Amino acid sequence: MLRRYILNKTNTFINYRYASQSMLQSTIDDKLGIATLVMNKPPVNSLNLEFLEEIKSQLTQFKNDKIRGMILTSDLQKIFCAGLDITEFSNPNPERLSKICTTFQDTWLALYLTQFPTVAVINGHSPAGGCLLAMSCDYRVMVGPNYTIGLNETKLGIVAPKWFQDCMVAVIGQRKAEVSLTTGKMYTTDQALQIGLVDESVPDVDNAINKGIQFLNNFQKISPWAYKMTKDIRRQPTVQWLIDNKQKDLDFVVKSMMSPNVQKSIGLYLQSLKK
Ligand SMILES: CCCCCCCCCCC/C=C/C(=O)SCCNC(=O)CCNC(=O)[C@H](O)C(C)(C)COP(=O)(O)OP(=O)(O)OC[C@H]1O[C@@H](n2cnc3c(N)ncnc32)[C@H](O)[C@@H]1OP(=O)(O)O
Repeated sequence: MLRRYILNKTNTFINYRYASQSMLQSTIDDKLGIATLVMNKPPVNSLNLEFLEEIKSQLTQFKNDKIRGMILTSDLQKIFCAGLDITEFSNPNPERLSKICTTFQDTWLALYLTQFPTVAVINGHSPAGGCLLAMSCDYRVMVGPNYTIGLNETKLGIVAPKWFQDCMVAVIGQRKAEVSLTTGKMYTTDQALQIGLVDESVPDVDNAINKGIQFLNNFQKISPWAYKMTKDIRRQPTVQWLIDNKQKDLDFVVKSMMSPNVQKSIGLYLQSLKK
């Protein structure tokens, strides 16, 4: 549905290709140089290893395509992205868990530091890893009023890695992030706008895409080099810890995920989701 809307809107796409298995659809508007990356992994766009690898490789492709901006959104009704695939947490295979963790670290770094401006059009719920994807973009437009967004990890009995937390601090500030993270709070669209977790709230997805394009149009007269240097300087403090501590982060995730207490919490959370 969303795909059709975007195509109808511009009619100028030179490139409309499906990534493997169609979990991701990418389009590039030739005239504007704007790419749209649409997540389409029913039922909830949960991030497993294969999906993360696709996102990472599409970001590399966009870099090679030298696009001028990107919109990240979802083709699913009511869900932007439900975060990491929780079934991967339950009795995990340590090798696969390590691979997912490393791929997620790299995907985040690639998204957070893109050389082009990015907008998340949040057209559905966006907990945990979904919220992280949105926060990593340069600008967030959220459809309201009925969706929710936030880092809810404590509600699952797990700990958001330091780089998730630092990313939130960079968006909403230390105090609000601390309360938000420790309570695992999910914010409605209006609340998210109020605390600065999103930049705009709009009633429907058409408006959201328009707002996203408007934001990206700001960069038509900005040198890509000046944009990228400025972004790197701003974002370097947030990424440096992970760049220097990838192994430490991985060890922490694997160790905590394998602990009996965490496994028990995850089992209970999964059961509550099924209900
Ligand atoms: C992955 C390995 C580890 C790598 C290490 C990386 C670093 C560690 C990171 C630790 C931090 C964790 C980050 C996370 O992202 S944890 C994920 C947190 N996500 C959630 O809590 C979302 C839970 N889901 C919901 O709240 C709702 O489902 C949602 C609001 C998204 C949608 O509600 P709706 O009512 O529309 O749909 P259902 O609830 O009925 O769900 C439909 C089916 O989808 C299943 N589901 C939902 N979310 C997930 C998910 N995140 N992973 C897997 N499966 C999910 C749900 O169970 C339903 O399944 P069934 O139809 O089979 O019942």
